[in-house]
Amino acid sequence: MVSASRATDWQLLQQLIPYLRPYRWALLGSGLLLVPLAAAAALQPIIIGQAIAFLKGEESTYAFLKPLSLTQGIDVLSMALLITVLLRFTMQAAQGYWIQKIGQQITADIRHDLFNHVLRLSSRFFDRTPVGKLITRLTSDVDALGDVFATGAVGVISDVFSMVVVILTMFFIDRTLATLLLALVLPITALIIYFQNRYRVANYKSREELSLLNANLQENIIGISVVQLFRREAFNSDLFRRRNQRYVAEVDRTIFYDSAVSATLEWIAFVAIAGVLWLGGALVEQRTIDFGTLATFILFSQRVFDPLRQLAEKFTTLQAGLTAIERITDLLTEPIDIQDPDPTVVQIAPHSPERGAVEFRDVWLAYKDDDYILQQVSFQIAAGEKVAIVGPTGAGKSSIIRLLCRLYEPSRGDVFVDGRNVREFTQAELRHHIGVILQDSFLFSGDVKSNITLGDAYTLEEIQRVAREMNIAEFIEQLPAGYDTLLRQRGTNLSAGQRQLLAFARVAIRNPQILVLDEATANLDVGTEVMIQAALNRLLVNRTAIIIAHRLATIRYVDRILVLKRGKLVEQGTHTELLERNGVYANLYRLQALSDMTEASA
Ligand SMILES: Nc1ncnc2c1ncn2[C@@H]1O[C@H](COP(=O)(O)OP(=O)(O)OP(=O)(O)O)[C@@H](O)[C@H]1O
Repeated sequence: MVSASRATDWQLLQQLIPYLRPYRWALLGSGLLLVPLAAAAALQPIIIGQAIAFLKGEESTYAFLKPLSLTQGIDVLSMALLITVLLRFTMQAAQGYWIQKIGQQITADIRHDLFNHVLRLSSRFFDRTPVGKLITRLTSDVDALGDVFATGAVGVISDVFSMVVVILTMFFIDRTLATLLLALVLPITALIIYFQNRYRVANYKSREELSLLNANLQENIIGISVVQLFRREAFNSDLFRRRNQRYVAEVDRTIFYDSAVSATLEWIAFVAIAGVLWLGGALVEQRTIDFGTLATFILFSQRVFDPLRQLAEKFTTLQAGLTAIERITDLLTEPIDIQDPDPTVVQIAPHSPERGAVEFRDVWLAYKDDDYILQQVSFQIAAGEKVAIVGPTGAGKSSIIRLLCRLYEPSRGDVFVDGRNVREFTQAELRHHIGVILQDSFLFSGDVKSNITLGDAYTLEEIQRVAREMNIAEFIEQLPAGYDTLLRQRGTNLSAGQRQLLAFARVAIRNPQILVLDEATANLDVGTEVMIQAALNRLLVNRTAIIIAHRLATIRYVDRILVLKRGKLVEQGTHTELLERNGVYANLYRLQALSDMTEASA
C-alpha cells in the first residue's frame, strides 16, 4: 500500500512546523511582503484598464483621475504602472532570496536530525533495511525537499495569496464577470488537485524504485570483488537493467500527470479570455460596463490563472517535496528500540566499582518471529574469570555477545552485568564496561591515531603507551607517517591482520572491565598471534574475558568453557573436565586435533 494515502498534504506539512519555528521571524517578514506584492499584482490590470478607458475617451471610474487631461492621465497611469512593476520586482527578489536561504538551512537541519536518528536505530532496523535505501533517504529525498525552496516552488504560497486578492478585487469591480471567472477557477482547481494526488502516488512509487535501485548499486560496489571473481558482471547487469526499467516506468507515470496539469492550464486560460470577451462584450454593448473594465477583466482572466500556472510549473518539485517529507518522516519516526533507561523510573545505581561479573538468566532470542536461535541460556561468569564460548557454526555464540552489549534485546529472560540488568545501564555506560574485538574490525577514513581514540580525548602519549603494551608500536611506527598515517575508507590500505592490531589498541586504551574477543585472532598469522597473545595475557589480568574461538587449541587454558549447540548451552567446564565428559566438546576437539594432524603430515 502506498503511503501517499496515509497522510494528507496538510498533515505532512505539519511535520515541518518544528523545523520552521527557529526561523519564524524571518518567515513572518517574508510573509508580510506578500501584501504589497499581491496588491501590486491586482492593481496592474486596473491601471491598464484605466489607461485604455482614457484612450477611448471614457469617463474614469476614479474621482482623482476625472479632472486630468488625456496626456496627464496617461502620464500618471504609466508612472503608477512603473511603480507597481518596480515594487513587484524588488520585493519578489528579496522574498525569493530570503526564502531560499531559510529553506537551505531547514533542509540542513532535517538532514542532521535524520543522521542522528539513524545512528541511534537498533541493529534490528539495519538488518531489515538495505544501506542503499537509507542513503537515498538521507541524500536524494532530503535534496528533493531542498529543491522546493531552491527552485522557488515555495513561492506558490504567495501565488495563491495573490489569487485570493485578485478574486476579491474582481468582485469589487464587477460581480458578473468575476462570477464567470470564479466559475472557471473552481473546477479547474479541483482538477489540478486530482492530478496532483495521482502524481504523488506515482512519485512515491518512483522514489521507492529509486531506493531499490540504489540498494542494488551499493550492494554491487561493496561486493565488487565477489562480483568480479565469480564473473557475476553480466548477471548483475541484467538484474540492474530490469530494476532500472521498473524505475523508468514509474517515472513515466509521473511525467504523464505533470503534462496533464500543464495542458489543462494552457487550455483553460484561453477559455477564460473567450468567456470574458463573450459576456463582457455583451455587457459593453448594453453599456453595463465600460470598455476599460472589459480590458481590466481580460487581464484578470490571465492573472487569476497565473498562480495555478505557476503551480503547474513548480508542481513536480512541490509534489516531490511532499513525497520527500513523507519518506523522511517515515524514517524520523522509526522507533528507537533500544533506549537508555528513564532516570525518573529506573534508579541509576551510584557508580559502583566495576567488577565485570556477567549473568545470563533464562535467555531466549529470536531474530524473527518465533524462530529462537538461543533457548533457555543461563550461565554466570564471575568477575575476572576467563570464559570461552565454543560450538559449531551458527550455534549462537556471537548472538550471546550482541545481547551482552545490548545491540539486541532478549526475546525472553535477562542479562546482568555486575548484578544489574543491562537495560538499567545507559548504553554509553554499558559499552564503556565492555570492550569487543570482532574478527573483522571496521576502520574509519582518518589517521591511525583517530582510529584508536575514536573521538575520545586521549593524548598521543597514552596512545603510544597502549600501542607499546599491545606490542604494536613497532608496526604503527613502520607505517609511512606513523600515527598520522591516513587510512582509506574501511582501512583498505591495511591488511586484515593490521586492521585487527589497531582494533586491539582501540579497545585496550578504553580499559574496559569485560573483554570480548569474537574470533579476534583468526585473521592473524601465527607469529603475530603469539605476539598479541602475550599482550593480551597482560591485558586480561584482573579483567573478565569472554572468548569465542573456533580453533579450540587457543582456548585450552581458560577457566571455563561454555559449549553451545543449536542455541542451547549443552556443556560447561574446564578443558580437562569436558574431555573427560566425552560429549560435544570432546567430539569437536578430537575432530580438530585430527584435522590438525592431517594438515601437519600433509
Ligand atoms: N541479524 C540476524 N538476523 C537473522 N538471523 C540471524 C542474524 N544474526 C544471526 N542470525 C542467525 O542466528 C544464528 C546464530 O548466529 P550467530 O552469529 O550467533 O552464530 P555463531 O555461533 O556466532 O556462528 P559462527 O561460529 O559462524 O560465527 C544463525 O543461524 C544465524 O543464521
